[in-house]
Amino acid sequence: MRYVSTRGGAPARDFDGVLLAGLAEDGGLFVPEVWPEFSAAEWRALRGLPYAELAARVMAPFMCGGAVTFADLQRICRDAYRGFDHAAVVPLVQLDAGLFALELFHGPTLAFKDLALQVAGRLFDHVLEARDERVTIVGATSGDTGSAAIEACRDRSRVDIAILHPEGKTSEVQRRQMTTVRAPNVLNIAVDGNFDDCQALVKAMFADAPFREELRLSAVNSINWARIAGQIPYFVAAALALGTPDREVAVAVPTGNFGNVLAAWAARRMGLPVAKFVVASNANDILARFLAANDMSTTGVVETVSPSMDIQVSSNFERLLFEVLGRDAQATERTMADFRATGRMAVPDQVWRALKRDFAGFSLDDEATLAEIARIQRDTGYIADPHTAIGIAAARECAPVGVPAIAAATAHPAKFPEAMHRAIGMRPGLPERLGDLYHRPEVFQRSGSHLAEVQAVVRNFAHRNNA
Ligand SMILES: Cc1ncc(COP(=O)(O)O)c(C=O)c1O
Ligand SMILES: N[C@@H](CCOP(=O)(O)O)C(=O)O
Repeated sequence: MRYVSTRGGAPARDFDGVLLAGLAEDGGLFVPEVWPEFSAAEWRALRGLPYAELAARVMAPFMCGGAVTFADLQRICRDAYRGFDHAAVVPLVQLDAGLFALELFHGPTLAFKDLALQVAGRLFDHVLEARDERVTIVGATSGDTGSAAIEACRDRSRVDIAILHPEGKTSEVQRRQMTTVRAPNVLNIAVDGNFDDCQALVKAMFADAPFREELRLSAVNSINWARIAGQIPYFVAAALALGTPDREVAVAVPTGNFGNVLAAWAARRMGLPVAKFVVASNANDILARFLAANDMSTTGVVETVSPSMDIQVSSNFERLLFEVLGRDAQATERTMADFRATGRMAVPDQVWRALKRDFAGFSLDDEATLAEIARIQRDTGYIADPHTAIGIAAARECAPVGVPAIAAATAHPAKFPEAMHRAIGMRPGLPERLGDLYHRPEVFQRSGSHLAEVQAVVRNFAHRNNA
C-alpha cells in the first residue's frame, strides 16, 4: 500500500516510511493512495474471531508489504492485546434498547489509545530493527495519548520519546501516569500552554527540516496513519457483533483531534455499513458548530471536566477534508493555510451539505456532562467517565431511529476521580497495578511554549541518549 500527502507536496511512501515519518514533509497527513475494500462475505468471515486476529486481518491491507508480513502482524497483535484486562479486549456493553458502550479502556493505561499504540510500539521496533535505524518520537497530549505512547515505547532500544503536555491541564491521574514512568528513553515536558499549543509545537518541529533530519523525528499522535489504522478494527468488531454487514449501525465518538471518528469513517470507506457518525464534543464545540452552521472558527480552548477533548484544532479533519474535496490536494492545502492564518475554515456549501448527510454534531458543557454521568448511572447502573458520558448522550440524541448505536467508551472513569466525585459522589478505584500511582516520584521538565526552547530540551535529551 502506498500513501500520499493530503497537501500533495511530499513523495508517496509505503507503510514503513509512513510509520517512521509520522507527518508528511509538506505538513500534510498521509492517507492511503487507494482505499482497501472488504466485501460483505469478507466482513462476515471476520465474525467471531479473537480480537487480535480480527485486528490483524483488518489492518493487513494498510500495513503489510514492506518489513511487516502478515505473520509478523498476527504475532504483534497477539502480543499487544495479551496484556488487556478483558478477554474480549473491546467488550460491548448494552445500556438500553439499541444503545451500546464499546469499552476501549481495558489496556495498560486505561484509555482507547492503548489499542493502536500497543501495536504501534511493536511496529516501530520491528521496522527500525529491519532498517537498523533509530527515531526520536515527539508527541503532544491532552491527557491520554502521552501515557499510552510512553507505555508503548518505554525501554525500546531504537526509540527515544518526548511527550509535551499542557501543564496543569490534565487530570492528576493522567499526569502521574506519564511522569512516574522511569525509563531512560522517556522525556516528559510540561508546556506553559494548552493542547493546541503543544500540537502546534510538534508540527513546527516537523516543519523545521534540519531539526527533523538531525533527530530523525517520528510521531505517535493520530497524525501518524498507524494510529488511525490501529483504531479501525474495534469499530469493525462492534459492528459485526451487532449484525453488520447485514444491518447498519451508527457510531457516536467523543471527539478532540478527530482521529477516532476518522477511524470509524475509514471502516465505512472500506465497506462497513455505518449510517451515521455522531461527533460528540465538550464546551470546545468547534466541530458541533461547524456541523450545525458551517462555522469552523476557533474561539480559544476552554478547560473542562473532559480534559482530553480540550482541543479546537482537530488535526484529522484534514484527512476527511481531503476526501470530501475529491482528493484535491491543492484545495486542501489552501483551506488549511487559510485556517492557520485566520482561525476560520470556509468549506464550500455543497461539501458541507455532503458532510452533514453522514456526520451529526453534539456538545455538552460541564454542568450537563456531570448531570449526564449521574443520569447514566441512575438509569442503567453504568459508570461512564466524562468523555464517554458525552458520547453516550450523543448516541441517544443523534443516532437514527431503529439503528443500533455504538458509543465509544474512551476512558476508564478512575482517570477522572474529581469529576466523578462531583457527578456521583464517588471516586472509582484504579486497578491494583496502578494502586501506588500517587506515591511514585514524578519526573518532568518545564518549558515555555517557544519553539526554540522546546527544541533545545528535546535536542539535549536525544543527544544524551545517542551519545
Ligand atoms: C478519553 C478520550 N476521549 C476522547 C478523545 C478524543 O479522541 P480524538 O482525539 O481521536 O478525537 C480523547 C483524546 O484523543 C481521549 O483521550
Ligand atoms: N486527546 C488526546 C490528544 C491527542 O490525540 P491523538 O489521538 O492525536 O494522539 C490525548 O489525550 O492526548
